[in-house]
Amino acid sequence: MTVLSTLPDSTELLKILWKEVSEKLIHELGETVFKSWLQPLNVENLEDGCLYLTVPTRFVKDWVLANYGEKLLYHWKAALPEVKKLAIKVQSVASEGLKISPQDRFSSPEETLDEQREDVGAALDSRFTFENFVVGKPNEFAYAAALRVAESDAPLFNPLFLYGGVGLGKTHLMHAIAWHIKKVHPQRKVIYLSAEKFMYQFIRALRYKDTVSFKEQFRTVDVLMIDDVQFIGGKETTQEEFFHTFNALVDNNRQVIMSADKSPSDLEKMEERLKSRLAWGLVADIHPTTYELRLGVLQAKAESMKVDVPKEVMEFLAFKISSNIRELEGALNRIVAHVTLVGRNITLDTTQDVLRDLLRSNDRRLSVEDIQKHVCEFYNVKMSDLLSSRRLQNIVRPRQVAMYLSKILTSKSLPEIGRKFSGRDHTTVLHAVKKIQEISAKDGEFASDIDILRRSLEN
Ligand SMILES: Nc1ncnc2c1ncn2[C@@H]1O[C@H](COP(=O)(O)OP(=O)(O)OP(=O)(O)O)[C@@H](O)[C@H]1O
Repeated sequence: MTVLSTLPDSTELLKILWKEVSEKLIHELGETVFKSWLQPLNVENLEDGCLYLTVPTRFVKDWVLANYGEKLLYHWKAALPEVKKLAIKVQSVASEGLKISPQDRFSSPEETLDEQREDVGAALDSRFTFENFVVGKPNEFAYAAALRVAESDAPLFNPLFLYGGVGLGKTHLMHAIAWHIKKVHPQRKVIYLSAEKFMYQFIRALRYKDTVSFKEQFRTVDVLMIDDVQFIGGKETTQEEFFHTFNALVDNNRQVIMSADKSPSDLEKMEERLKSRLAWGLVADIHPTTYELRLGVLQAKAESMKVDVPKEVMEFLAFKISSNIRELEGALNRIVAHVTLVGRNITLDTTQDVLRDLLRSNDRRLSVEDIQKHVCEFYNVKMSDLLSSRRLQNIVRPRQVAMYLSKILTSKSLPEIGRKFSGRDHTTVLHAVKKIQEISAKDGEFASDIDILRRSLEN
């Protein structure tokens, strides 16, 4: 029996919850993606654990299911645990006037998404596996630690504490551990949930005087994973309960895995004894992304979406969208959606057009130093070499490119630019500008590299 069936006006409640879920989705996917794809959804009703939604067109339905289905289910479950699966149907004009039961309208099994979770935990995103995680310098340590914990039979590092900035893959790694353990040891009880949900369940248990079964649920698991632990900062009673749950599990040799946006010692409004406990096992951080990692993620994602994205577009995106991986994925989704809708190929021009707002927010005022850094990353040369007097061809050319771009993209004069390149004379800069123009006119591939660099730096 669902809770909703006992409420006087469940449609009203679903509407309120949809607002709550929408806010989470906007936060995660950005306003533009939300408006384009998810806002058109209509919440119809909830029956036997299935939440029925309608959309205006088949295209939107397919797109939402393929790209946001799991996220949608995940947040609906967090807002209302009674939701077990979703069903999406195209709202045809004819069906509006007819009295058709939801089951009739949503009969196709491939249109539903089933939950995959333990009783008290949250749903796991099926895309968040180790196989789908792209490893690079910034996350290799956290990845290796997560894999070791997932593969070991007894707790190795307890707890494993993963931390890093927004959208860098903490949740992805936690889900990957859970999937792996569930696959290899299906009998093990693995619970994944956010700290917010832990608190919510704890408060509910207090309210219904049911703390015994709350403790029982959490203290009998083999692996407990709590995401976004920073959330319980300042929530003293929850911290207290969390501390005891944590100790009980560790004392019983059960694995605890946690994530947060900061290291244990930097967590705010957290009891000292809890902070020190959190740092007991292995603390692994995920660093901000590098260009190579961003490019790797884009390639993997495009491949999984089975879309052909030109190399220069990927390189451009990897250069421009440096905030986090969530935004990078969102950008690629937007471009793919756009070109699918208008039926055109993906080009640098369409990319710039479609992502105008996003690109602007990733822009900064451009300095010669920014250009030098970008050029070094692009050609894989060291900054010290770029600024040196070495005359090796593989250093001279990037240096000239950096000078050329500094001239066309900043308002600096030739002597000013020369000074930024270890005090070179303005004639050297002028020579570089002419040289790059000359080579670009003859060599198409070189010209295209310059174009990518220029676009990725431009405001
Ligand atoms: N290394 C990676 N390879 C592939 N995808 C990644 C990688 N890192 C992050 N992602 C993707 O980026 C998105 C955001 O990642 P995730 O939700 O794990 O971030 P988070 O660090 O938990 O962020 P938050 O602090 O906001 O909770 C997800 O879709 C995830 O699959």
